[in-house]
Amino acid sequence: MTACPSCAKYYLHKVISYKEPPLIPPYPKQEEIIQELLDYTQHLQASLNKQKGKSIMIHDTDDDEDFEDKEFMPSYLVKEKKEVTFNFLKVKKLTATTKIPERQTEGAAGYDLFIDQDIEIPARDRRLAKIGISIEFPEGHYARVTARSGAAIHLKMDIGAGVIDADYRGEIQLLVINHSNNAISLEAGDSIAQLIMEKIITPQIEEVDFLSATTRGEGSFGSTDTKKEMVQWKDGEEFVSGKNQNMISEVLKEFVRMQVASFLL
Ligand SMILES: O=c1ccn([C@H]2C[C@H](O)[C@@H](COP(=O)(O)OP(=O)(O)OP(=O)(O)O)O2)c(=O)[nH]1
Repeated sequence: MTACPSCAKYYLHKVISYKEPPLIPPYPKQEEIIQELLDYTQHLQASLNKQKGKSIMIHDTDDDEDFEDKEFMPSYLVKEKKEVTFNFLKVKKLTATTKIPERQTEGAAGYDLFIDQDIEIPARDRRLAKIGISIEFPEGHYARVTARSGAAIHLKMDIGAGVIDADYRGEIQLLVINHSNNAISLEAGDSIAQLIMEKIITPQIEEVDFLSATTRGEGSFGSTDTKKEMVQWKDGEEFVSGKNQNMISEVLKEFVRMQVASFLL
């Protein structure tokens, strides 16, 4: 049948019926899947409480008879073998008086540490303060102890050193540096420092003769500053700004590299 352009009614009807979206049938397993997911979440929570830092293997091999997670795992999630590791910061109390580190808010990066002794740091001096705990953290991490900003500004102190190795099992101590002209008295339970965990990689060292060229080159200590007073001085005389110096040294280095390469070839 040919549509008549003058017959608007028929034409409209034709367009509407042509564009009508197809009916999408309701997905029959929707509720089943939601229930499976809820069961699985509960199961993971229970495993988490039970395992305390150990790994749980989640995989789909039928020959693994004693794999207890299999029955709880929603079928469409069991695709490949994978390991789920639950990360814990393990804290061992070394005294009865010490306090476990605490994060004060959900988003806090640091765990506040509590001193486990009364200690006085003389003016312009430093002392090691005990916190009565040793720790073990997840693989691939190390920790830093650093000052809490409130203590740093009000007491005019800082925390020095601060790197805690992953294999260290001794008591963590705080190197408290007193920058003020008065002695600082700290009491057991005071919190002046925090512990922050950081991911780390420790690749093998490869000794090389050349490093890749960069725009920065060897520039440092304000080399990118543009203010006039930041221009470098040598023997009382202005010479070249850090940026120009970098460019010149990079060009020279590249030239030497090319000469060496052409000599070798
Ligand atoms: O502020 C700090 C710094 C370090 N340590 C502990 C943990 C760390 O793993 C260990 C060794 O620290 P680091 O490696 O910085 O010191 P080192 O001088 O190189 O000593 P070592 O030869 O024992 O590694 O001392 C602390 O308790 N507090």
